[in-house]
Amino acid sequence: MPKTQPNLYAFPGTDALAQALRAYVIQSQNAGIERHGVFKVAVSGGSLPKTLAAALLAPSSGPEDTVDFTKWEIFFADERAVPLDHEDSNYALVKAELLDKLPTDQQPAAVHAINVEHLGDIQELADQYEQTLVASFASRDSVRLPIFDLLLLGCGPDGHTCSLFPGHELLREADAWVAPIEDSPKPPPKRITLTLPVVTHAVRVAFVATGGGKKDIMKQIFDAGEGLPCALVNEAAGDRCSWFVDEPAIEGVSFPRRAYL
Ligand SMILES: O=C1O[C@H](COP(=O)(O)O)[C@@H](O)[C@H](O)[C@H]1O
Repeated sequence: MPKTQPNLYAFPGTDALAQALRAYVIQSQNAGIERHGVFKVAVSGGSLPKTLAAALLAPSSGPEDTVDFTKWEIFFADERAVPLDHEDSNYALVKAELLDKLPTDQQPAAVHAINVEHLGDIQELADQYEQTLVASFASRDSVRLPIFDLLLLGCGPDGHTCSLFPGHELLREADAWVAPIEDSPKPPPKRITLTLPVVTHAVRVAFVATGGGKKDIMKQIFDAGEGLPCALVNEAAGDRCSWFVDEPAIEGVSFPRRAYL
């Protein structure tokens, strides 16, 4: 069977991007709720939470356009080994940008932060987070890999995603669902991350990349691209993977864009 290609959706600016991202997330949410009564979604840090908040906190235009956070089970695609109120914490960022702005009757069913008791031992931190996934997705004996309804990812200027960095041995991790990294080239060095098999096994994977600072790496990912973590996700997830980008981020990229309908 021929391999499918990722969907590349480009928008003139972040307002139009956020509008389309909202529709896509709501569609993923509704499919998840229909399948198993909840929406299991993993989010990233970096620039993503701001755009995500712009998408999700916008007023609803009708019943079809409803974000039901009470059915959301939120995980972190990667997390830095820092306290939950630290400026480097992905949890703190998502909380400040999105969760703190939700009305009391729209609090998520669950928000799975790391267990900070294990900050001093990142293997244990990763193992404990994996146990959180096991508890939510059923035991490791019964499922080979957890299947998220949606992963919301960023793309670093070096082509990293989650805390999976170019050329790092973690890209070859085939067994763990969650892995520690203690030599992240981007500070802080100690982190945990979902592994590549878990990322590419999701029902849907969405990347959000904005701004001219991303255009060189986007050319490498889409036009040259083998080996970079984001390109590996594209390759394995094919058309289950969608990119929401603004025009400056893909200036000079020749990979065909799709219209978001
Ligand atoms: O370190 C990280 O960086 C990536 C990309 O961040 P961005 O600011 O370039 O969008 C992010 O997706 C990841 O969660 C974070 O830990």
